[in-house]
Amino acid sequence: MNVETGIAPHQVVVVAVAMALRVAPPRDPLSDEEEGGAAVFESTAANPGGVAGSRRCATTLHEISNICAPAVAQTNGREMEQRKVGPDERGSGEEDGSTERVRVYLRIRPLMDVEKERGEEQGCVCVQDEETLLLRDPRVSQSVHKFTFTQILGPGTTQQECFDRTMKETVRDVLQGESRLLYTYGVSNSGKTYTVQGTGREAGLLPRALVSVFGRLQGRLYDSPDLKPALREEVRRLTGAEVRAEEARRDSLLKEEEGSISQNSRRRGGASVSGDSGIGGVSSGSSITTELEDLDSVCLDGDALSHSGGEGPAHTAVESGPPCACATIATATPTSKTSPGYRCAAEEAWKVLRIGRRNQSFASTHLNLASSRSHSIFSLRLLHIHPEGERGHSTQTSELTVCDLAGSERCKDQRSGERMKEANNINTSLHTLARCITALRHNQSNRSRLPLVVPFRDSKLTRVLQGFFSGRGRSCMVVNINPCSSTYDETLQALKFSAIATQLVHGPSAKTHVAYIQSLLRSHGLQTSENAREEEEEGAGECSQEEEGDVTMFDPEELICAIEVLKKEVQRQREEKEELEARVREQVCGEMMEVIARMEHDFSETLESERVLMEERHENKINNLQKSLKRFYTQEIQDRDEQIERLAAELRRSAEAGSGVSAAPPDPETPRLSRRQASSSSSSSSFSSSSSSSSSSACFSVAEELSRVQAELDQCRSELLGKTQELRRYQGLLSLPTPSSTLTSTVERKLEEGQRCLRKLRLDLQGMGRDLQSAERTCCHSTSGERLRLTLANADNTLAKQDQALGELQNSLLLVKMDLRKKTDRLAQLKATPPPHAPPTSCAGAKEGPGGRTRPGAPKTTPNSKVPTKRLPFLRTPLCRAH
Ligand SMILES: Nc1ncnc2c1ncn2[C@@H]1O[C@H](COP(=O)(O)OP(=O)(O)OP(=O)(O)O)[C@@H](O)[C@H]1O
Repeated sequence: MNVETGIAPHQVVVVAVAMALRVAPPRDPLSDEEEGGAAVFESTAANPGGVAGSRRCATTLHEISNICAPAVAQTNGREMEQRKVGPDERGSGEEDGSTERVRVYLRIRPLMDVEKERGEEQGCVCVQDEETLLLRDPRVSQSVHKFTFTQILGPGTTQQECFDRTMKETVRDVLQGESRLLYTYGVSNSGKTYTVQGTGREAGLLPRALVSVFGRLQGRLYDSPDLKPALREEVRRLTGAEVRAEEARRDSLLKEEEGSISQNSRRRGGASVSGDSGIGGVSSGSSITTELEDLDSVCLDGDALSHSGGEGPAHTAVESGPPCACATIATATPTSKTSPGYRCAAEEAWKVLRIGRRNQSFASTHLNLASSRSHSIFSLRLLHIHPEGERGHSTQTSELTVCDLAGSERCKDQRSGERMKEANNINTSLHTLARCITALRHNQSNRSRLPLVVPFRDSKLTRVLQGFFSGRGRSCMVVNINPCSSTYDETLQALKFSAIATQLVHGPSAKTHVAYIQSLLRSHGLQTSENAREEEEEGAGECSQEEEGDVTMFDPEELICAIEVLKKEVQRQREEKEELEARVREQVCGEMMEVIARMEHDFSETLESERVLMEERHENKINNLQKSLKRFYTQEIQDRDEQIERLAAELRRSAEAGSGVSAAPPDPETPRLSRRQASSSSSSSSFSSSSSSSSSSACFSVAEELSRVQAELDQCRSELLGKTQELRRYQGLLSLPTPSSTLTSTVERKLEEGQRCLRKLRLDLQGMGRDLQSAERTCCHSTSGERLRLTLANADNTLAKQDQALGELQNSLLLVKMDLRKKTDRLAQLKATPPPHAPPTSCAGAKEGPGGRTRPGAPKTTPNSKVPTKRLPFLRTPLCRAH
């Protein structure tokens, strides 16, 4: 107790929380940074009773944190249990905005032998008294957190004690028409499932609650299948046909469910079954009955409400209170008002419980060998039927929901991917629950501020439980922890969450927000009525927090004013939001433009560097290509020069050889040339793919042209040879004295023909020279063309020389002819004067030379033998070309 202020330290802490809430936006409720966390880490040792402290103090000094409800909520569970209020009283409390806090129990499970052996017992968890727990950090012994609960159930608490302290009152409320939720929360392996469901004869809260409910209802169950809930609070009576249809539908559903579950059981080898929960049964009626009887006997030990006694408080309450009867909505089997009806309804509920348990998914994790991998929710609804005329409402439903939440755990500790995914889902839904509770607490503690949206719709779990947090019923929480030092961090987080839950009060979340309206009116300079002011003052005097009132405390004018103000407020906020949106859009656009400009700049830089790189690459490629082309053409030119030289040499040789030209001797360079030609042909094939294929083909055409010219030259040479031989023959013939003038004229004719042929040959050679010149132009290589021209000039010279020789021959022939004429004249004179010995006139004389000797190799001719008229190929070729 802080003597100076007269306020308990925990009260001061809660005030600090409220202040923090005013300035801080809602944050992760499980993180150290959230509002509760800021309060939790107040160092009360350094400044007991101080309003604010710093984290620095908390780390340097002994860290003792307090979490407790403020003074108004000091009624703990026990006080509430002692203060047994009737339904009327409780109802009115809710109506006028109940201030009763949510009950939060803490259950600590005992350490197991294996955990003790592992050295988990390090005194982390220390129960100070029945309501206060100290949690010490095993790593930093000075760090201590203090939490206060409605009641702490220590490790030695039995299941029956647990039921008595937590569930008994809840069951009573449900039987009296209230809706109640009990849920467990905690780290994995902290004993949540054990608390809710129990094991074997150590039955948990849920089975005990069922036994208690049906025990109290014994003898008061109605035959119900002809009643069906239409809306939440309305029930409709079914016709006979509808009842039969309902029964048929239920039977088929039961069979389907039974089939699917037995299939699942077979598939999983009889292990736990997961799947959709629903109605249906898998166990025989006898086994259900046996279990129920077992449980009844268990409950009998400590529960005076068991059905067998029949004298329990429930029975009394029913008799003394308004006559009511209850039936479970799940009940389909026609029941009577006696024991069979109870048995059927209980069996049905028990069956559903068993199915739910089978459908719950369990798996082995690093923390727990049989860890729940899904939340499990069991709901029991009771329809209360009041005889008509006794009350305003003839029917009323109440609901008991017990929720065994899956344990929070660190995802990264999971070894398998599947477990990690499950842990992630579990944590997400638990986180949503925590966010909802934080938002609810914020709305309750800041009634004059705009309420936060409670994110019930963010998770299926919170959607199902939403009603209990928004005024349809009440919730109660059991926090389970284990005292293991290894799970200290997770335990601390769970306790922090429970600390937030302890500050919740029951009541509808969506109210008229009177305090908010008042603050609005005040802020707009409008006076509230005397009534409202008085109530406000009273409320402020009664409790430190602003309490929710009723709109009836305002005058109608005030309400109209408030509506106007609210309209303006809505308009203002809308404008504010639009402004904000425009600003955000502008900012986003600006940022986007910046990003785009940066990207553009980067792209252009990249483009430029790419361009430079490409240029360099292509320049290199062009250089390489140029070098290769240069090499290739140099080689080509060399080869051509060699070829021309060789041709020139051949021509020279043929010119030197004159008429006796023979086949050119093998050129010593020929092998090298053929080698080169071969390589060039192979290289040309490889080169053909390159861009210089046209040049290569031009070179080849020149080479072909050259070889053609060479062939023609060879032909000319051979024709010249033939001609020379022919001329020689003619010379031989001419040297012989031809007695007849016919012979002379024949020779003359032949000579003329020879001259004509020579002229044609000359023309032909000139044409060939022109061809060579055109080939040279095609080749575009002046050096080799010059040489070719020289060669042709040489060839021309040779031909001119041959021409000259022919001219000389012609002269000689003229002389011969004159000589022959003289001889002919002489012969005629001799004929006229016959000699004593006539000279032989046979043709044999033609074979003899001028000295009368026969010329070797001279053809045997008769004086009358004709010169063959057949044209030689030498003469034909030029003519053909001329055509
Ligand atoms: N009060 C207790 N007394 C004795 N044993 C307990 C108690 N609470 C829990 N246990 C044992 O501790 C083990 C873990 O309990 P349980 O499976 O209920 O944890 P859980 O919180 O439901 O875990 P999870 O969230 O992983 O499902 C079980 O073997 C259970 O029998």
